[in-house]
Amino acid sequence: MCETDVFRAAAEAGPHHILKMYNSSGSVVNISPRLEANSERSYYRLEVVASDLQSERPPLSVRVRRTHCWFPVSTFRLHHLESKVMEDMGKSPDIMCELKSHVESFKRKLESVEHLSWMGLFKDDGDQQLSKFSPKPKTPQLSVQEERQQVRRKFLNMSSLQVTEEVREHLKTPIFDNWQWEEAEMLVLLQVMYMDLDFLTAFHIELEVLQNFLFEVYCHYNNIPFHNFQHCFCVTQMMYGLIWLTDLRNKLGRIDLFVMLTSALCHDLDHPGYNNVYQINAQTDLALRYNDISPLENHHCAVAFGILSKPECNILNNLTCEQYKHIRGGMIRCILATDMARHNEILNKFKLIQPVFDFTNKEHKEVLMKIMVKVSDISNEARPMAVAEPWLDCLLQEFFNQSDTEKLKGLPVTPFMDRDKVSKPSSQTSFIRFVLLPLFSELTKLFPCLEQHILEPVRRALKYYSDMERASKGEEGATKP
Ligand SMILES: Nc1nc2c(ncn2[C@@H]2O[C@@H]3COP(=O)(O)O[C@H]3[C@H]2O)c(=O)[nH]1
Ligand SMILES: [Zn+2]
Repeated sequence: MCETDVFRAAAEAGPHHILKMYNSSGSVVNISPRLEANSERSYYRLEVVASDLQSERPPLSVRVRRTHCWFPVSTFRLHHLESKVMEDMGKSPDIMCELKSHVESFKRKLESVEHLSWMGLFKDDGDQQLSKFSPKPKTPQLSVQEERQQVRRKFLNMSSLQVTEEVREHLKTPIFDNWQWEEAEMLVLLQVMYMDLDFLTAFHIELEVLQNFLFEVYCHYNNIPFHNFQHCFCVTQMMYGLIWLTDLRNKLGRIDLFVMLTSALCHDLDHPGYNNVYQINAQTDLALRYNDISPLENHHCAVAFGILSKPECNILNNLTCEQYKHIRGGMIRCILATDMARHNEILNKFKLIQPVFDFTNKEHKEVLMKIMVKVSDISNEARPMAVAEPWLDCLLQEFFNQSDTEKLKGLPVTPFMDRDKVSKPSSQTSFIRFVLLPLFSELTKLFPCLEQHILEPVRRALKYYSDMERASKGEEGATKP
């Protein structure tokens, strides 16, 4: 494809479509004058990831990512092209006018943040193709308030766009790469999840109320290394994926699916970045308020219902009393179940009922719902390595932050958070062996189809970190005199 084709393609897409551009290894690239030069071998490709609901004309082509177009970047610089247009204007006005209009149209796209920021996924060819995105730094010049308002504006602007079928399908899998999406985009995807599970119709939720609710949830996650809005998104997306993969839509009532998804969304609201042990040892306000009983989880849940108490955010507003009680009770149970101090208690209950599991048994269903939220909560290692590994870095950052504070304040130091005692591989091999594998295997017994989706990647991760641990021990041994 020559360069004009690309401009033409972008211009033809019109303002109603959101485009992303990828390099030949599948990573998203920003369309900017600093774009690296490429060749026919290392092509770029443009892809439509979402379209305006009102747009009549189909975008580029729905399968545009299969149209591998490459274009020389030296001529991809708009100012250069523009000056060329001006220079050549007199010679062949028709072609140049057409070109100029393409440039103008494309420039509008470049200038609108949303178009640039929609970064892609479609990493269905295995780990190799996954780009190593890591947590993005915040825009330093904006205050928290301004940043939130910007996210809100972007979210509302994008919320009427028709997210493509491919994105929707990808959203249902554990290989979804959260690092490629920014906050406003995640809010759109969360909205898609609520819509695609038919919650709006089933529970008479107005779209505007759902949007206000999702935005408030976003505002109530703190800017901390791990327990932030991205974590909330990942847990909710994993829950959404599990619901589809296990066909739970045909096994549980819609109201229970609603409880599970909303619990996942709210399960770490206003997490301060210091765990329950710290809260109790430091005698924080939360520990005092909740008498040392799961202070964080009680708080997350209370914040969730605080948000829901605002009429403009109350997605439970049009429910019957009975439905409201069911949802509130379910959410409280599911969110409180995420306290890892209760891990064995809940897993053992599930182990007992799993062989005779009955989807019509209320008690069985309640345990399963807790297990599903717990699995989603600690499911990073079920994701491709390139997605999971940055999460471990974030977690260790939060752990080390806590243990440093504990040392400073003279509080007992939590051993698995101590930077002098744990390393990346040691932390992960233990966690996978003693927590993830036992939990994930038990759920896989009930849903054998999950073997490939959550168990196999976790086994691969165990091998990866065991190798890393051996290698680092070998190095240690080699450097010892
Ligand atoms: N070592 C390790 N711990 C994890 C991982 N994912 C979750 N956890 C822990 O599991 C806990 C689940 O509840 P929290 O969110 O309180 O804190 C989480 C972490 O302490 C992981 O990938 N590795
Ligand atoms: Zn969590």
